[in-house]
Amino acid sequence: MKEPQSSLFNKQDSSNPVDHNPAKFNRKPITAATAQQKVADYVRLIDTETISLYTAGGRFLAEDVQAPHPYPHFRRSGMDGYAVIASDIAQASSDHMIWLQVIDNIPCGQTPSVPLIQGTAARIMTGAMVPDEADTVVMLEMTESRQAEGKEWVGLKRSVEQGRNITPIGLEIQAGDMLLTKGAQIGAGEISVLATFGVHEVEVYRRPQVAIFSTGTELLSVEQPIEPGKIRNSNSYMLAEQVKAAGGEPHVLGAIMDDLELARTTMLQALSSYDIVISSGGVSVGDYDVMGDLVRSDEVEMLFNKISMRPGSVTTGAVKDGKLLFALSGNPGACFVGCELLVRPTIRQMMNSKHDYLPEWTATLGHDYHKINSFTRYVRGSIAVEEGKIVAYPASLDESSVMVTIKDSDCLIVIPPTSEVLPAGTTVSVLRLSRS
Ligand SMILES: Nc1nc2c(c(=O)[nH]1)N[C@H]1C(S)=C(S)[C@@H](COP(=O)(O)OP(=O)(O)OC[C@H]3O[C@@H](n4cnc5c(N)ncnc54)[C@H](O)[C@@H]3O)O[C@H]1N2
Ligand code: MOO
Repeated sequence: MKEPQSSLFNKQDSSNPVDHNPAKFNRKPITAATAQQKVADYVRLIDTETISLYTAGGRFLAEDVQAPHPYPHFRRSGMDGYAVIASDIAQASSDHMIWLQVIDNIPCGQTPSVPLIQGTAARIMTGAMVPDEADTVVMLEMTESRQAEGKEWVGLKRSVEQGRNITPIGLEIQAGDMLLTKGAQIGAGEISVLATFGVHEVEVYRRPQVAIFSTGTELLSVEQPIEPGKIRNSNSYMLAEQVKAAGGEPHVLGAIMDDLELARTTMLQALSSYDIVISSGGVSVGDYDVMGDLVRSDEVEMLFNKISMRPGSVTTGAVKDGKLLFALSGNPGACFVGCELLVRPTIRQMMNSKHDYLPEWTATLGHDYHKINSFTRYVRGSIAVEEGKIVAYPASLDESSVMVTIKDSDCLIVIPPTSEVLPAGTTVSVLRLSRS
């Protein structure tokens, strides 16, 4: 093992790890909501960049977009048929067919070439511009056509209500309407709006660059074969996926040994190079829990190192030079929850998202929940809709150390502190995970 190079903590290194500092045992828990607020107080909007519309999916808008013109911006035919003057065909019936002379042919993309007058019609296609004089479009299926005296005629056996099959100017959007506001996440619908109004370059918030490292001498890389007492570093990759889903760009720095100096260098380098830093592991009270020690040093300003929640009671937040560090638990369940409750909102707040926290639903507990605790539990679970009610089922295995049921969960069921079994049928809050 490496000799200590830091005098941060007396006798605090891997070779002589026992730390008798009582500070690590005297942690003051705060609620998850308070921790979220403490973090939010440090969030600053990230800078912006201009990108092509083609690559804007998933990004967050950094500009308000107003309509420069109405939409549609011309009177548009909703059917393939004939543009007519409704009063011309008011008397049409199966006994009294009315014939109009076809004087124009208007495909999509072209403007009418002659004005319609009483007794005439223009053949027109769906999406084409309706002549100013026409007030109705009759579907092709309702018409007959014939040629006579070298002219083309259209016959109708029925009258059609005035205005039918014409989309008026501005039906969807009026000029000057606010279409999208800063912080809107760009999906297919937003891209359609932007494309419609010719916004081919979009100003968006830069994706926060998020460094991820894991601490643990027991950690193997995913490529390595298992060894007695060692496990593969799954948290770094799980966190990278969570960061991506939140809208950030993950940078997996890998795993480091439980060595204070190494953790310190890694943390400081990451804080200087990235927008947010996440670590996993080493935040409890164990002999090798180096991250817990580091955040109590004067290297960073600690915001909290205990949250009254499970899993993730040891979740720690700190700040250095305005940058946030999240030292999450090594236990996969706790690591996952810490990221969803604290890191995800931070990434989204930096991009001005109005949907920063996990959406909350009210549900019915699907079966009894037996674990009692003085802390609020965020129990991974799955949602079902039964007889029109949302029912949330806690996962069969939900310990902090359990990894496998994270993949089966689409919500976190919020179980308030309780000293009794919570029976099935209890109304609970659930936080929806983004996969749901
Ligand atoms: N005496 C006490 N012991 C513990 C306490 C306590 O209050 N007093 N708290 C327990 C709770 S609650 C949790 S949660 C864990 C938190 O431990 P750490 O965050 O310090 O994490 P580690 O000890 O480093 O690791 C815990 C567990 O997770 C595995 N691990 C670590 N990193 C990874 C990774 N990258 N990928 C997959 N798995 C990982 C590690 O091997 C351990 O099994 O502490 C309790 N103990
Ligand atoms: O921090 Mo631990 O995950 O509360 O169980």
